[in-house]
Amino acid sequence: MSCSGRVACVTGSSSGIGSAIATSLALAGCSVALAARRLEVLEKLKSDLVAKGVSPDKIICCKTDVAVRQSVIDLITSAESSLGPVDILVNCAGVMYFTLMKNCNMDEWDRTIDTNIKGVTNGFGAVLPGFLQRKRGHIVTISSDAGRRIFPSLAVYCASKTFVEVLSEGTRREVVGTGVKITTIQPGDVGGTELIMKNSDKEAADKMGVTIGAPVGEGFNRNQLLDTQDVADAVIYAVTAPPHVAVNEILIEPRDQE
Ligand SMILES: NC(=O)C1=CN([C@@H]2O[C@H](COP(=O)(O)OP(=O)(O)OC[C@H]3O[C@@H](n4cnc5c(N)ncnc54)[C@H](OP(=O)(O)O)[C@@H]3O)[C@@H](O)[C@H]2O)C=CC1
Ligand SMILES: CC(=O)[C@H](N)C(=O)O
Repeated sequence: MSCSGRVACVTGSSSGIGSAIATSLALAGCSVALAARRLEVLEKLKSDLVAKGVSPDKIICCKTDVAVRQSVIDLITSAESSLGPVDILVNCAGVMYFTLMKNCNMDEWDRTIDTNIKGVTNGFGAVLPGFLQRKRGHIVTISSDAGRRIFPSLAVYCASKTFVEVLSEGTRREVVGTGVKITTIQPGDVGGTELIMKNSDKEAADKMGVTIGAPVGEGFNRNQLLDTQDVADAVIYAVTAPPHVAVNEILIEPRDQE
């Protein structure tokens, strides 16, 4: 199933994995709504895509806070009025904080729940009615291998990714037969992203051997890290599968990750 002529919305496209996914979808022929809170970074990505030959009419930039339900509804409304009915929603926006439960960094717990859980339910709620009415549509959520197993110092994050796995599979089973597809992508460590830069629990960071302020994967060797493009390729595989094929989940880890 080609990307050409389809409309995609990608949350978290100002950075890391979301930026790579939005780029791959646009280069494959989708019209793309770029969504995140940092509008100026989205505008820069749009210019980069235009420089690569993508028509400016096929990309819009939407300042979006996924934690706010109305903001996600506004994203879908803007995408549909500028680009046409949305075919693909990629829920990629997310945060991750290494933190020990005993240190009670409750603001970080709240941000994780608001972004990784409510941000995804807000996405589902914004597109599902239209998808069901049109009998087509694909929700792809960037979960994590942390949605399948529990990592130390990441209790709240792992819980949030387990939530999106259960939400996705529960929804998938409900919508079987409607034409709507639901996929989770479960990456292991992906290098060079901003995901852990804002960590503040030094005790947890030290325990995990992570430097506060550094991108994911500092000090890892080549076979211990995925590239953002590897995850984007998995998304393209899922959304271009033939109509009768459902790619329900993809676990993708670096070769040498334990
Ligand atoms: N890097 C990794 O090793 C892995 C990452 N993942 C998952 O991939 C996803 C992307 O992470 P990654 O690219 O690494 O991290 P980055 O920190 O580089 O990107 C996170 C993105 O999420 C956006 N974002 C954060 N909060 C909000 C919000 N409230 N509303 C809208 N956008 C928001 C940020 O944009 P802005 O600040 O402009 O709003 C940014 O574009 C996350 O869901 C993460 O859990 C999964 C497995 C491995
Ligand atoms: C649990 C992990 O560290 C995973 N690589 C992720 O960033 O989600």
